[in-house]
Amino acid sequence: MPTSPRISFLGCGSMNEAILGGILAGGFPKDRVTATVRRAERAAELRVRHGITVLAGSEDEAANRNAAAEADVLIVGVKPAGVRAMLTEVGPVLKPGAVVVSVAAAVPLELMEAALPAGAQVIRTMPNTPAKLGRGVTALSAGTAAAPASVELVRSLLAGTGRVVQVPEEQINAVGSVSGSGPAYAFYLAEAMAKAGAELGLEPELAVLLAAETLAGAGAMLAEPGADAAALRRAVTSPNGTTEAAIGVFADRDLPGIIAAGMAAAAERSAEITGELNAAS
Ligand SMILES: NC(=O)C1=CN([C@@H]2O[C@H](COP(=O)(O)OP(=O)(O)OC[C@H]3O[C@@H](n4cnc5c(N)ncnc54)[C@H](OP(=O)(O)O)[C@@H]3O)[C@@H](O)[C@H]2O)C=CC1
Ligand SMILES: O=C(O)[C@@H]1CCC=N1
Repeated sequence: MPTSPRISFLGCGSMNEAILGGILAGGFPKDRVTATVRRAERAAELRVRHGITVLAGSEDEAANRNAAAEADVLIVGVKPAGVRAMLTEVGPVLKPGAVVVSVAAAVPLELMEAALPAGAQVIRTMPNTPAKLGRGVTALSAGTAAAPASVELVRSLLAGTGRVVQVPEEQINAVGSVSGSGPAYAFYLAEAMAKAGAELGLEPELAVLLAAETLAGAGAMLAEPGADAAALRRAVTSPNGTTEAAIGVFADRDLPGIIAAGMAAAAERSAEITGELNAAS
């Protein structure tokens, strides 16, 4: 059997830890994975939780370079404003043939390529945190020097985190608005439903349970092959019944329009952050 590639997670917060969890749960060997963070306490937490090597910048100023130098695949998971500095730091030590993957919103392939040595293989992704459970969806766009075999390698690694789709880079901001930020919309709905349930007289803990289980159950139904959200909704909505009364209020107040406006704001914010990053170069 061929040896697994070495993966280094450069920055390991909410998003990269979710990807790490999904990849390890899929059976990827722990001894082929290194992660870096800034804080020693976060490094200790990740070591205990995942049993991998974690290097903390606060303890070793060469942490990122050491992790990068051994990696076949690097997954950069710092905030957008930190990506250029990270790539500038690790670029000189990359192994020949290494693939640099970014999960950062708003950081263009062009910026990544400019920060790395000429010819570096880069891939920009937009994942989401259900990756932790193998239920994520990741969109990726490949840079100009990324070989098809490298794209396939990254796709196969990310398969442990859920679905993987390839899109033109100009669609990544829209993807982020739907699936990158999307889990937060679902959690927001759960919060709102729980609050409203309590206002209708339920014990707050019971309202939280009902809202969470309902969204989880509905999500599981949506994940079934051939599921159709509108058909599933109609199956709950009896003519002149209670659900119809609720949906009628949502429609009258243009909930779809409110959601569309929020998602447009997310995409616009991505473009704005890209502008800020380009202006800072
Ligand atoms: N959260 C999400 O749902 C999604 C996030 N993304 C993208 O993922 C990226 C990370 O976001 P998120 O995970 O939420 O952020 P977090 O703040 O949770 O994680 C950032 C991580 O980067 C580490 N870090 C920062 N600077 C350095 C450095 N110089 N060297 C090593 N480690 C460093 C932090 O370490 P420490 O903890 O020690 O400070 C932390 O582990 C962003 O670019 C975001 O756009 C994309 C899709 C979804
Ligand atoms: O909020 C953000 O900027 C990141 C990108 C998508 C989800 N979280």
